[in-house]
Amino acid sequence: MTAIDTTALTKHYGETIAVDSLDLAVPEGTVYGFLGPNGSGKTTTMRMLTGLTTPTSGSATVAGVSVTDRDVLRPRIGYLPEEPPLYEQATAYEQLEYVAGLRDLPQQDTQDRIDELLDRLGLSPKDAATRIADYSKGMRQKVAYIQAVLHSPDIAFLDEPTSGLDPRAARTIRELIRELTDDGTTVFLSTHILPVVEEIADTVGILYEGRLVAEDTPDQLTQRAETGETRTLEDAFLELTSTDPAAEASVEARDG
Ligand SMILES: Nc1ncnc2c1ncn2[C@@H]1O[C@H](COP(=O)(O)OP(=O)(O)OP(=O)(O)O)[C@@H](O)[C@H]1O
Repeated sequence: MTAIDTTALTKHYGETIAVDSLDLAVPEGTVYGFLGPNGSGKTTTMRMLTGLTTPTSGSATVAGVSVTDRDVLRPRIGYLPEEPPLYEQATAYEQLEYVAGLRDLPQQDTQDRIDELLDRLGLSPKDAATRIADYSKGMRQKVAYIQAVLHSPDIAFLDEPTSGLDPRAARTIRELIRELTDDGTTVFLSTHILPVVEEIADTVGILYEGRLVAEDTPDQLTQRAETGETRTLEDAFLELTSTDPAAEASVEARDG
């Protein structure tokens, strides 16, 4: 089944076309790496897919639910935004228990899952009993990640999930994302860290000025790169999102 399905999904902010006629079909249980330069429309797309912003035109379903049907959509999805909402005065335990309560999750199972995720991400019981106001950036990011996936959502939208994390925690997040998909969750992942995408994405979509300019497996996209000594996903990304007319002409000539 298709986990995320969009048809001509479009968002205008006044004169700005943030997302332009986007067609996506993301299969269930896969990781979709959503790439694009700054300002290309990634966050706007995620906000439409999570019901936080209303599309100007077009349509989208997530887990079979229209994104305009927010109350039905909310329990089915998890969202880690760029600036996660956390209560500064709460401890990590209090924050996560609060979220679990909002989502009506079974108490003992959820407590076990919170403890396991905190432990795997290197937050000790002492850390978890400390106020979030006293956390480092990486510690906040860890709590925000747990908060987004605690209810094992059908679809997890993750915006820069490894932001601010040390290499060990970043690796754990990559492992946790893969485990999510093993359990059937679909992950829609936006990041500028291309090696993360190369490692864990099944499919990569590249957005440029609100439009999807390429979609393929990371390997296939890398093969399409014409420049660069080693041909990396970064080479492909730079070519596909270039404003250099010569590069554009070369992409057009190649793709016919
Ligand atoms: N609330 C808003 N009001 C007006 N314009 C907006 C708003 N949100 C986004 N935009 C514009 O829409 C375009 C896409 O922005 P968006 O935040 O979706 O990009 P992005 O790909 O997530 O960028 P980044 O990689 O920098 O996070 C930009 O031109 C931005 O200025």
